[in-house]
Amino acid sequence: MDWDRLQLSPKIISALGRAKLTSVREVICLSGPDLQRVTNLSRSDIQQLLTAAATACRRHHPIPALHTRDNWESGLRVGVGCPVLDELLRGGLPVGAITELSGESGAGKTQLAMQFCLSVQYPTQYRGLGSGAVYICTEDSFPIRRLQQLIREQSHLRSDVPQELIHSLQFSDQVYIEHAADLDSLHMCLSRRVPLLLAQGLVRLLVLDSVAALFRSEFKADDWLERNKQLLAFSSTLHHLSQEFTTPVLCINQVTDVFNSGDNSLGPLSCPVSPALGLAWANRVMMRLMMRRLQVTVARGDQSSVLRRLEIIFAPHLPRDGQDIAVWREGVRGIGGAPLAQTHDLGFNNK
Ligand SMILES: Nc1ncnc2c1ncn2[C@@H]1O[C@H](COP(=O)(O)OP(=O)(O)OP(=O)(O)O)[C@@H](O)[C@H]1O
Repeated sequence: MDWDRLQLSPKIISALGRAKLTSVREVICLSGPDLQRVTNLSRSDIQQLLTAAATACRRHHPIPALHTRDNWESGLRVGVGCPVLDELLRGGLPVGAITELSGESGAGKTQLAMQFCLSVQYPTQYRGLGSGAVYICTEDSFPIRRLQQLIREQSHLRSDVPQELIHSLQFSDQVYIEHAADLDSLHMCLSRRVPLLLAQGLVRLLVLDSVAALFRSEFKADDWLERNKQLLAFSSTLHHLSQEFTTPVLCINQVTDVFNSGDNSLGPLSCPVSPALGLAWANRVMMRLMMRRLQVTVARGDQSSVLRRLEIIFAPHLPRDGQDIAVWREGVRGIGGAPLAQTHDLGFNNK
């Protein structure tokens, strides 16, 4: 390999020679710490080397995410149904793109996902898309009773929508629930049933809860290559669906512990967890959101909720930002306006 073509410093080139690394392929197959060990280069030199190697592998110039589709710029979004959170997300979930929502167990991911399944049913002037949602469960059964409660409480959540409109919508008839316990059934669902629902205009939102479960359970640690191949094929299917049918795709993800939280650019700042499935998956996601529980409980009337934080980790159209939220009977809301009574969280879940 002619390392000069990569515009590397002489120090890096001679370190590569000493380490007997002769191709870009060999370089990108090694992790940062392994490269550091075999070359004795500093962390910033390794970063420079990896960036140059990745650039050399790229066949086409990258297309800025904001230019990928006209419909992205059309501004169509599915709102949360809470003005504070809609402002944070500049309208909500964008169509034609994959949004990931990750967080530890009990963070409230399913609550927010179900709320989107109801919001999408409103007409566009109320930040919906006038259609239903398909919700694919890969682990737990769908919390149907909680969905029914959210439906009953819609008029409390959506004070911006005329009551007659809320009562005229048949919310539960427009949420299609699928269960996929393994990758084969997920593939069948995404290649047959979901396109049919989308093509018939019955749904305009796809939720997958959760994406990590199948890829974590079906592959062992040394099957990483096969796992990444399947992950890329699966994410391409999601992209294709989201773009062909101008549909937002919301993927719920789990988290893994981070040992070096100083280098957690793909997760929340100073947080010991990071979304699961690594870079191969992160690169397929347009917008990454994260939810986490804080050690405080807030009260409102006869209800209390553990305080949470919803953070934007990355998105091409949004700054890195966050908002404190709570889960109430009517759904997930941002904490804004009137102050709420606060107590320290004793670790109980608030139903
Ligand atoms: N009826 C309700 N009223 C108020 N809060 C509720 C209600 N039902 C659930 N919650 C809150 O939502 C939390 C569960 O949230 P959710 O099921 O969305 O978690 P999750 O992030 O999806 O977790 P997992 O990854 O384990 O599925 C409960 O701990 C509780 O705090």
